[in-house]
Amino acid sequence: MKLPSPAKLNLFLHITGQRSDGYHDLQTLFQLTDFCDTLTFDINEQDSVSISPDILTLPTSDNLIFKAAELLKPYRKYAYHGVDIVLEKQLPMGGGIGGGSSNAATTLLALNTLWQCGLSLQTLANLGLQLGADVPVFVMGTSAFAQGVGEQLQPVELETPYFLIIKPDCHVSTGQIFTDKHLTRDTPPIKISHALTLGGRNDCLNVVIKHNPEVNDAYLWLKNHGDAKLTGTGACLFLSFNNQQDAERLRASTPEKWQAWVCQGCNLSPTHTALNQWIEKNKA
Ligand SMILES: C[C@](O)(CO)[C@H](O)COP(=O)(O)OP(=O)(O)OC[C@H]1O[C@@H](n2ccc(N)nc2=O)[C@H](O)[C@@H]1O
Ligand SMILES: Nc1ncnc2c1ncn2[C@@H]1O[C@H](COP(=O)(O)OP(=O)(O)OP(=O)(O)O)[C@@H](O)[C@H]1O
Repeated sequence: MKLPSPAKLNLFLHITGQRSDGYHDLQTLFQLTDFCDTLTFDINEQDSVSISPDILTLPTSDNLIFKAAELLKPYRKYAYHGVDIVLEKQLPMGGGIGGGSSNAATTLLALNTLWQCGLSLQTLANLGLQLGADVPVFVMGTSAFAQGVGEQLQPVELETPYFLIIKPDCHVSTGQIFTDKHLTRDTPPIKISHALTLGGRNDCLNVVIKHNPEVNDAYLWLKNHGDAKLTGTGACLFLSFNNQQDAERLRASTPEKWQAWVCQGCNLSPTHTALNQWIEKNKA
């Protein structure tokens, strides 16, 4: 089973409070995209989970793909079933586009089918939340208005523009941003109708820029070309376009020191589209 594993963009990100466990309450608009990693799953009968090729900076036991598979093991129909997974990585790691969370969600969705676990999407999303705040949106598989830490999801139909995504050459620590004492934590909650019509801002932007001059440079450059935004806690920034050519043109003139991609927003996750096709093809 070969499935895409998409990136998300936070069209805005408001921090509305902090919980007693230290986590922050958010309001955000998640836009799914067609910018994807690819994961291939091959069931084995040795009860083992392998991931290849190795990612040098990431031991297998820390890979969210491995953790997702381990989390699902108790629900397998046959206890001897394992899986060999091949990961073709395209999404930059630690970029605020949710690649790790997306890979975890894709693994939960694939193995729920291949291992015949029979869990509902909501149960998979609840399980996935243990792995990261962004896992549920990828499991549920639609663009969504999110509240809580990102697990209270209301599916939405968004426009599907093209995006230029750029990645300054630095790694932003999500933990560091959320512990900065200057972070805005008291943005008044808005209603979904406001979110969909007027949007909002990214409350993390100023703190991210303060800690990461490379993000500041890239932000200033992108801002010259339109309404530049930060996704999640960065480091990626993005700009939307009505047509692909304009996005490609700006990508071609992006300074070489920054990675740059063009993709399109989508309302249904490419993972779900491909999984549904696989299920249809393998019926009976
Ligand atoms: C900022 C977003 O990208 C928005 O989509 C996500 O909320 C971040 O999700 P994530 O990368 O999956 O984050 P996690 O791995 O769950 O959390 C990393 C660290 O960020 C802080 N954190 C994260 C999410 C949140 N709502 N409040 C927090 O305070 C916590 O210190 C946590 O230890
Ligand atoms: N399969 C994976 N792919 C990418 N990163 C992974 C994976 N498994 C674990 N990680 C770890 O998770 C960290 C965050 O990765 P990810 O790509 O999800 O970051 P992100 O895009 O900033 O996510 P978010 O928007 O959720 O904060 C990485 O730095 C890496 O150490």
